[in-house]
Amino acid sequence: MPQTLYDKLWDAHVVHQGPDGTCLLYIDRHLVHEVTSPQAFEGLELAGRKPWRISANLAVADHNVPTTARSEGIQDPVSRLQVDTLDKNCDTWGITEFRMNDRRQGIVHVIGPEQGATLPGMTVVCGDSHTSTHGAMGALAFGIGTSEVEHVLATQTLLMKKSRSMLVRVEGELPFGCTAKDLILYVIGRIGTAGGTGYAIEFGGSAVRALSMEGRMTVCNMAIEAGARSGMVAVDQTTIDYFRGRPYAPEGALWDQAVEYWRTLHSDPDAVFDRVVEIDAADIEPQVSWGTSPEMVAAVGARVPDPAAEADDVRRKGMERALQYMDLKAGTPLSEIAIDKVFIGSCTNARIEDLRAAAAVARGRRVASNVRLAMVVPGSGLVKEQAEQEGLDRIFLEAGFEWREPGCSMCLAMNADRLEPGERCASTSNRNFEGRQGQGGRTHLVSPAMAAAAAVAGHFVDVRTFQ
Ligand SMILES: CC(C)[C@H](C(=O)O)[C@@H](O)C(=O)O
Ligand code: SF4
Repeated sequence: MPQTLYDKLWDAHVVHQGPDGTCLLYIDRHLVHEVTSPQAFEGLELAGRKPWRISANLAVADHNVPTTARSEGIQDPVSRLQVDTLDKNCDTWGITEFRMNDRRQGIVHVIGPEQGATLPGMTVVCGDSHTSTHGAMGALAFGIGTSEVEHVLATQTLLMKKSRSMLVRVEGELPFGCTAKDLILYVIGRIGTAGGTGYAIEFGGSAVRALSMEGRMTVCNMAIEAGARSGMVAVDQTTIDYFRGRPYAPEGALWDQAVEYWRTLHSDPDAVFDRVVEIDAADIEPQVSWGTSPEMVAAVGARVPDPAAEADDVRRKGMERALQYMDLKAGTPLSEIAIDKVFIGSCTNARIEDLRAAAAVARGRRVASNVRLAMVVPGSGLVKEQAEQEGLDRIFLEAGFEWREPGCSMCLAMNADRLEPGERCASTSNRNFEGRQGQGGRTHLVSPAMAAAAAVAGHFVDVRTFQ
């Protein structure tokens, strides 16, 4: 029987199947960060257990690390305690950790693929919803809660029921000026933030196949914003080329064996999905979110929608509330919305290609005078080094951007980087919920190039016509 990629990945990891279909699934890679692991380690110790397979774990502190003056340590006591606790737990159990001042440190979803610690065919989990990112390499990757983190530490397995399968097929060529970020924002605008609930989404079609690995990661990163715990993309030559030579990738004969297996990691031609969504790439334009949910998004040339035109009661009330929180009026052209801050970073868009795209727009220009802070936060120390070798830091600094140390930063404001109440931000991150980037802060989700263009213009602007 023809199988989907999801079927193949699932079947390859079933240890035991119960009569009601619940499966015990083997977990190949467990990524650990400081926010969701402390109680899990504590629970283990209380139960007198220990981590079962040390080498399957890779830890990094990312949410609470400062992006400036790292040599001075962490000032905030709550953040410091979380990071210290991770360090201590990793020391106790001998778990590999990239510490705050390690050059390989970075956002967990950036460093996993970068190191080849997450590979095609793996089951990948982390106590973090954006673990879906790692599905980009043809892996089954999903976020888990703290009690599941403890379960994985103790047993290297998880009890799970299989999701339904969805194919989001994007055919055609992404138009000029449109990126993976615009693609996924457009998809979420179409299917909604609950569109993928209960499904594992495979992204396919010629537009997805044409994306780089980094672009595919951007897309899968936001599968969770479409309601799906996992997003994935079939393995192809792009995938294989990406992993060759990565520190944790297999070598020699093992590499050849791995590649042979990885080449089977795609849905069979006649595989049947529970739901198929067809998207024409030609319909995609640079996107800007206007509300407090990633589905509240539109093309940059559009206007803030009018709740009065919405027939559905619940949706209308949601829109009204969002416009009130965002302090926006229906009918305002998105390109007339002025911004206070710009954040280029996060596990969605802080890889080298993202920084190159933003720098290409910033080159030779200046951040507008009404923009109080424009910051670039690389996804990892290695991304930062690469960018500096290419001179991207100079481009940003000369344009008036700040160039920071890697971490989650203003994606969710667990460190010192945040919006003040009422501030409006063009952000390359993945969530625009109320207060996400700081209490009372207003977030607009965009691509890196669109964020850089907004920084220079002082308001949103269509990057395709930006002079
Ligand atoms: C802190 C963590 C649990 C959380 C997540 O699960 O995604 C965070 O990374 C986020 O992006 O909101
Ligand atoms: S960068 Fe943002 S979305 Fe990604 S793991 Fe950190 S907080 Fe979560």
